Amino acid sequence: MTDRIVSWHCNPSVPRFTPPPGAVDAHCHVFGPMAQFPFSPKAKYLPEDAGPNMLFALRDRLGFSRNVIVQASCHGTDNAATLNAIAKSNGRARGVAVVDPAISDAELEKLHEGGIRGVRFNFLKRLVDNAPKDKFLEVAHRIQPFGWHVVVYFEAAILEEMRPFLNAIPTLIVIDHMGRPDVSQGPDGADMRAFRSLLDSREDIWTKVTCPDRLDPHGPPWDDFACAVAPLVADYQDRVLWGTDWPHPNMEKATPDDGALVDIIPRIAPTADLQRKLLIDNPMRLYWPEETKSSS
Ligand SMILES: O=C(O)c1cc(C(=O)O)oc(=O)c1
Repeated sequence: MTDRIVSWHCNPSVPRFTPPPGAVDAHCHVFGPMAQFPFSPKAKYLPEDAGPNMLFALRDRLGFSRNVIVQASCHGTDNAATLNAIAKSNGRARGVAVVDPAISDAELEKLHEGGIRGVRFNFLKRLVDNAPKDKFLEVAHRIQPFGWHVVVYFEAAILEEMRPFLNAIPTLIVIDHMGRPDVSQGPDGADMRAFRSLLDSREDIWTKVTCPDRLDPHGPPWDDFACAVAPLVADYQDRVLWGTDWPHPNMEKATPDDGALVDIIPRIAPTADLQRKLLIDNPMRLYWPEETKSSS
C-alpha cells in the first residue's frame, strides 16, 4: 500500500440550508485513528486519520445533532474504531457494523451494547474481496432477535442478480446510495426505474439518498442528482435517509464540500414535512426507536 490519502474537504463551507433541530447524518464513517485502530490488511485504500473529534466538529458545523456511523471497508470486520466513535458521542451516534459471518452471539450482543443497530453487506468488488451471499443470509437471520436491519451496498449493474438475495433477507433492508444509479439518465431513466421496481417489491426496503458527488458525472451543483432524486424522495418519503458520507472514501480526486452537500437537501426534499421525515423521523425510527415509541 502506498501513501495515505485525504478524501475529505479540509475547510467545508457552512451550509445555507439549516437542518431542523435533531437532524441525523445517517451515513458517515470514521478512519482510525490508525495508531489506536489499525486498518485491515485487506483494505483497498489507506486513508489519513479521520476520527470521532473531526466527525463531531463537522456535525456541529453543518448543523446536525446525531450521526449514524457505518463501518468503512478499510477497517474490515474489526468494528473497534466505529465503536470508539459511538462511545465518545454522548449518545449522539449509533452505528452499522461489518461482521465476520463466524461472529458469536456474545459478540453480536456486545456490538448491540456498543450502539450497533445494523450490519452492512458490501458487494463492490473494488472494496471487498468476496461477498458470500449464503453466509450473509445466515447473519441476517441471526441479527433478527436484536431488531437490527441489513444495509446493502451494490451497483446498478447487478441489481437484477441481487433480487433473490434481497428477497430472502428477513429483516428491513437499507440500500446504500440507491444502488448507485446513473442519475444523468434522469428520474425516469432505466436505472431509476429498476430501482423503483425494487422498492415496490417490498415495503421494508429503504434507501439512502446520498452521494451526489459519487453519482452525478457533471459535478457540483449536482443538478442531475437533484432532478433524478427529488421525485424518489417524494414518492418513498417514509423510507429515505440522508447522510454526508464523510470522510468520502476514495473521493480524494474530487473531495466534495460538505456544506454544499447539505445544500442539496432542500432541492431533493423541498418541504419542511419531507425534510423532517428524511432527517429526523425516518433515521430515528431505525436507530433510536426507543425515543420515538412514546410519541407514535
Ligand atoms: O464508494 C465507495 O468507495 C465507498 C466506500 C465505502 C467504504 O469503504 O466503506 O463506503 C461507502 O459508503 C462508499
